[in-house]
Amino acid sequence: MIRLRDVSFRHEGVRDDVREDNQGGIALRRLSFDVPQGGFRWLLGPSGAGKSSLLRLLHLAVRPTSGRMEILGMDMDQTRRAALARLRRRIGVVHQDFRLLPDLPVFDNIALPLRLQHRPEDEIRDEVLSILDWVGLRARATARPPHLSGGEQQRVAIARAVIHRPALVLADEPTNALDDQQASRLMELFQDLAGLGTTIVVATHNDGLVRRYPAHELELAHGRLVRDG
Ligand SMILES: Nc1ncnc2c1ncn2[C@@H]1O[C@H](COP(=O)(O)OP(=O)(O)OP(=O)(O)O)[C@@H](O)[C@H]1O
Repeated sequence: MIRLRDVSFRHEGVRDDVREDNQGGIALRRLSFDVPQGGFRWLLGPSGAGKSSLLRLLHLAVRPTSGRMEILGMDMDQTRRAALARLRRRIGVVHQDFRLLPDLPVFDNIALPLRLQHRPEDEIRDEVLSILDWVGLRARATARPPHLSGGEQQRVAIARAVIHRPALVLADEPTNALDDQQASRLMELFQDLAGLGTTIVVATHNDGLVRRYPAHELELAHGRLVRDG
């Protein structure tokens, strides 16, 4: 499902001599790990350890500088641009900063992945209304994201990430704007999805949540994998 072998990633255009951390722009160093289909992984590590960089790689937003990476059975070395775009549609992402479309109502933000799949509108309506109920935002369906609280925006981002039942879900700090009860419900959703075969990687600083929901951990420090277990 996910397979990395000696994968390194260097941010482009970063000169060694202007780096404060002396890492020469290298965000990830020789990572090797596997995540099976339906596997759940916590992605841990201090700020700057490389968690967001790794999620961007797994989301195929950037390519490894070196090493081999296989996502959803596709080898990144051999996958062409058009196939990459199709592959990305099978991945759901919750960005740290949500990245909702500010001019579209909540309903249409969440419907986006289904519209990209050209699903019939009546089916889209049912699916979106049902997930709006689940995230407790049906009453906000016509609101635009800038008028929502941070927690509401995060719940919209979560709904959009999972509505099309992606094969892989990547979430960057998906609970930072949620209260404890909402975070627990999200964890239950992730557990259900993993049970249905979705692979899930969640970057977090929420130690309490990790303790409450113990699972396999990938821990990064200075761009290296220091724990896989
Ligand atoms: N676009 C970029 N250009 C250059 N360097 C970057 C860029 N994004 C991140 N970095 C650097 O890459 C390293 C890893 O950053 P990354 O954002 O992946 O860490 P993180 O573990 O997600 O941190 P946080 O928990 O604060 O979000 C850091 O040294 C960071 O400064």
